[in-house]
Amino acid sequence: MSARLIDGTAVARRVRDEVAKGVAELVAQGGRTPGLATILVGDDPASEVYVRNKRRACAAAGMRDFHRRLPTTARQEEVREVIAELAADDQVSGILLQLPVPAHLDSEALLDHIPYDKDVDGLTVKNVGRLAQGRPGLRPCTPAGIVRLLDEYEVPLAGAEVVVVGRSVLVGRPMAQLVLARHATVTVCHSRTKDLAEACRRADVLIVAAGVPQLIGRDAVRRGAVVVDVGIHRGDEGLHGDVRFEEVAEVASLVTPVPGGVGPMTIAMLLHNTLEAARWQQGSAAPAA
Ligand SMILES: Nc1nc(=O)c2c([nH]1)NC[C@@H]1CN(c3ccc(C(=O)N[C@@H](CCC(=O)O)C(=O)O)cc3)C=[N+]21
Repeated sequence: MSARLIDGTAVARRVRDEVAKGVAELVAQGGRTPGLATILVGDDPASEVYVRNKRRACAAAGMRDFHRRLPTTARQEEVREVIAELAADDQVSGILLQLPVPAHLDSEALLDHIPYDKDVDGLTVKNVGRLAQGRPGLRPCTPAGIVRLLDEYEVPLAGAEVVVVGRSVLVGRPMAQLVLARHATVTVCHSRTKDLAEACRRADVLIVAAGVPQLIGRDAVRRGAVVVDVGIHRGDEGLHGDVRFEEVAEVASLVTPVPGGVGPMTIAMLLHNTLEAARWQQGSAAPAA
């Protein structure tokens, strides 16, 4: 292996410490303690783990933890009512609807009931539109965390060739927008891309969020490229990403591990967004791009 590791756990710790400091400052100035509300519908075991980790991190940063648990059978109106109640509660700075929700629910319609200034996932039409227009707003946690990681490792984005594999609403699309805002040249690839490896070899920075285990091998990575693996797959021998780590680490200059790369940053940026949301609601300017 010749690549250096991008240590997401270490950077996430730094972000979480910053947030904890920011929370203490806000409270010392007489502000309201920020609070995060997580909503979990159903009993998907992976979602349970993620939500538990988010709640713990939130409490550890000195924020209030509000949690609502609904059964798999919950109806659209019931979830909407829970969101409405949290929306009206000024102790709640951020609302996170854990995805995916059970198939009979319309997640887009539900997300749009979250007030945009409490939308700590950055998934409402309002915040997505603000990002597309290059205006301030709350940004999706995973792509925001990736930009932060690249900044910490001094990976230049202006003028860089960035290739994003995946076009999901949660990661791929906002990722492309965020690096575009940082003046990268962006290519977005997906399942219909004709020659994926060829497209990926353009990349100075390759960001893989396809949700396909081991999709990307060394043939898709230019020597010296920076590779960010957003995938998480639970196998018999632990967690894997979308990238064949051993192979890619031979040619990349920097690479994120799974676990310990992007995942911890997602949670750290959620806390960051919750603090920004609380400040916004208490009269500060909208979170800066
Ligand atoms: N509304 C919504 N917002 C999300 O941000 C959201 C979501 N729904 N649904 C699911 C995905 C996934 N996600 C992760 C968060 C933390 C880790 C994480 O901490 N990963 C650790 C490993 C943790 C483990 O052992 O599973 C790591 O990579 O080191 C991973 C994945 C947030 N998501």
